[in-house]
Amino acid sequence: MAETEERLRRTMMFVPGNNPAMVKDAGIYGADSIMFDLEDAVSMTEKDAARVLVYESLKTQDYGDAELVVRVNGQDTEYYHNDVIAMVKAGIDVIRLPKVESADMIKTLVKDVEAAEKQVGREVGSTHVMAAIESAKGVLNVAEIAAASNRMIGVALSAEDYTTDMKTHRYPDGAELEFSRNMVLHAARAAGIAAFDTVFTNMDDTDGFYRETRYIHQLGFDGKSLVNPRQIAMVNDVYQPTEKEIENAKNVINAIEEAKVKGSGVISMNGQMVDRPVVLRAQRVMMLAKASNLLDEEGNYIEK
Ligand SMILES: CC(=O)SCCNC(=O)CCNC(=O)[C@H](O)C(C)(C)COP(=O)(O)OP(=O)(O)OC[C@H]1O[C@@H](n2cnc3c(N)ncnc32)[C@H](O)[C@@H]1OP(=O)(O)O
Ligand SMILES: O=C([O-])CC(=O)C(=O)O
Ligand SMILES: [Mg+2]
Repeated sequence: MAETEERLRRTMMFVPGNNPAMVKDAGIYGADSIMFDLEDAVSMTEKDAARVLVYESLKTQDYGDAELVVRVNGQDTEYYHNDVIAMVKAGIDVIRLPKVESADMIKTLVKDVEAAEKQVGREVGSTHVMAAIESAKGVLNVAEIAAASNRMIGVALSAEDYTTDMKTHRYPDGAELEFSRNMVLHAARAAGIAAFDTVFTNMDDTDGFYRETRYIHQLGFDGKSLVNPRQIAMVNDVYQPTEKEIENAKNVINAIEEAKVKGSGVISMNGQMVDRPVVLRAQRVMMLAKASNLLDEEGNYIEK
C-alpha cells in the first residue's frame, strides 16, 4: 500500500497470544488489523510462552495484507520490556500499549521502541504505536496522548477496564460510554489518527452488536476492537456504503474533476454545493466501496 493511501481500520481482532491454533489461523478471517494479545488474554504463567509463540508466528506465517498489531503488557509489568524488544525484532507494524493515562507513557514507549529498533537493526521510525484508553484519567488526557508522537496511528477505547474504573458496568444502551467515546473520537480526529471503539463481548447478542456498531459508525469511529472472527462480517456490513452513496460519490468526484479543468474549486451539483469536505467524504465512500468488493474493474457498482 502506498504510504499516502489511508489504511482501512474497520476491524482490529484480538487474538490470544497463547493459543497456537488461533495465532496460526488469524489471517484467514479477513480482519483489517490482527492484534495479538500478550496482556489480559494471557495468564501470568504463560507470558513468556505467548511472547515466543507470537514472535515465531510473525516470522513464519503469512498474514496477507492485514496490519499486524500486538498488545504488549503494561509499562508497570516485568514483561513490558521483553515484549517491546521481541515484537520490534519480529517486525510488528504497530504496538498497542494498554491502560495509557498520559502522553509521557507514549513518549516512554516511543523511546523504548527506538532503542529496540537500533538494537535489532530495524529502520528507526518504522514501528508504529497506538494507545488504549481504559480509565477516567486516560479519557481526560486523551487529546495529549493522541498527539504525543508522530508514530501514533490510533487511540482505542477499552470499555471493560474503563467501566470498572468508573464504578459502573456496561449497559445495552451504552449511556455510560457516551463521554469517553466522544473524547476518544475527538482526540483522534484532532491528531489526525484513527479511533477504535471497544470490544463487544456477548458473542450471542447479534442484535446488540449491530446496534452498537451502527451507533459508533454514525459517530465517526474508524472501526472496533473485536474478540471473535464472526464479528468481522457484521462490522464490514455496517461500514459498507449503499449503492446510492456510491453513485453520489462518483458524481461528486467527476464533477470536481471537471471543475478543476475549468480552474474552480467549488461547484454546484443538482443544487448542492460541492467543495473540499464533500470531495473528501466521497473519496472515503469510494475507498470503503472498493474494500467491500462493491466495484467492478471499471468502478461500477456490483449488485450483491
Ligand atoms: C477485555 C479484554 O481485554 S478483551 C481482549 C482479550 N480477549 C481475547 O483476546 C478473547 C479472544 N476471543 C476468544 O478467545 C474467543 O472468540 C471466545 C472465547 C470469546 C469465544 O470462543 P469460541 O466460542 O470458541 O468462538 P467460536 O466458536 O466463534 O470460534 C470459531 C472459530 O474461530 C476461532 N476463533 C475464535 N476467536 C478467535 C480469535 N479471537 N482469534 C482467532 N481465532 C478465533 C476459533 O478457534 C474457532 O476456530 P475453529 O473453527 O478452527 O475451531
Ligand atoms: O481494548 C478493549 O476493547 C478491550 C479491553 O482491554 C478492555 O475493554 O478493557
Ligand atoms: Mg483492558
